[in-house]
Amino acid sequence: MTAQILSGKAIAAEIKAELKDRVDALGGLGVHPKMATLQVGDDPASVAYVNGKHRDAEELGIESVRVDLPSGASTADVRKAIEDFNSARDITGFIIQLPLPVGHNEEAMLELMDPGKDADGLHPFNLGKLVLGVSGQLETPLPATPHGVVQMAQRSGIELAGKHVAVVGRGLTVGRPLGLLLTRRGVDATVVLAHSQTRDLVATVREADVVVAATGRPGLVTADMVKPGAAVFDVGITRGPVGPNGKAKLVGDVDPGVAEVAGYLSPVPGGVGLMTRVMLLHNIVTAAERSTR
Ligand SMILES: Nc1nc2c(c(=O)[nH]1)N[C@@H](CN(C=O)c1ccc(C(=O)N[C@@H](CCC(=O)O)C(=O)O)cc1)CN2
Repeated sequence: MTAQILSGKAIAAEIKAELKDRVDALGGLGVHPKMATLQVGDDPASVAYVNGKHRDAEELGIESVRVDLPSGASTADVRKAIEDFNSARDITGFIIQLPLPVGHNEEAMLELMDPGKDADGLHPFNLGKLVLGVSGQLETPLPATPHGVVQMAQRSGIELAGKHVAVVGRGLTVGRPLGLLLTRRGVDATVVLAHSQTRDLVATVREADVVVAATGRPGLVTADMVKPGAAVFDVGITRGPVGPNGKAKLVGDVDPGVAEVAGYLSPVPGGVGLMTRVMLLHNIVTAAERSTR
């Protein structure tokens, strides 16, 4: 079997077209969504991701601003940038690009955000709503990567209801919220949230109909761990050294050999990363629409 490769680019383009119509409709009402980003330090991966977020916003006609602080920025500097975004009347929603440099308390910084402007759904209030919202009726922003995975599966005709999903990785931006999202009413998957202390990871993953790998450990998921025909979503991205073309090679958590066994494969690059960016814009547009009600 050779897996069908899922294109994050194509699915994100489909969602962008829907969002563009919504942005145009808001424009007709005199409402113009605006996104802001806060990045601290110059981690090359974060620079690439934040640049991509602003490129996508521009493509949709969404205005965006960025505050980039040096890696030596103090907690007071970060706090000031967050408070400025909170009080700026023209900013619809913003994100704090993670990870923050060592020494910064990410949770404390996320908590400083106005939850109504939290475009990543990572403020404790919004994560709490995700925990409460089993029925999915609560209108709060969803973390972009988990939402991107679910959208990618649904738009590719991959059934999740009643399926066994192994999520490998228990981080804040992917694993933990994805487990909650997948078990919501209407999505209805059965989830195992595996992590570095899981005893028999091979057997756990091999039982799954759907595998989501989000650990940042290159090649962790190998062909022998995957049930033939399973859908595999590679979310971990590790940057290798910069090559002669001036670009870093990106490597996922999933070994290339998995493509010979899986039914579907979302690759790195070109998969869930692009969905993450578009689902962030979905949150910005939705927040702007909410302001019109
Ligand atoms: N505030 C947040 N920080 C982080 C999040 C998040 O959702 N919110 N998630 C990750 C990184 N991430 C989002 O910021 C992200 C990851 C990947 C991509 C992406 O475009 N990937 C491309 C490759 C781009 C490149 O590196 O050249 C792909 O996979 O094809 C965008 C955003 C951690 N931080």
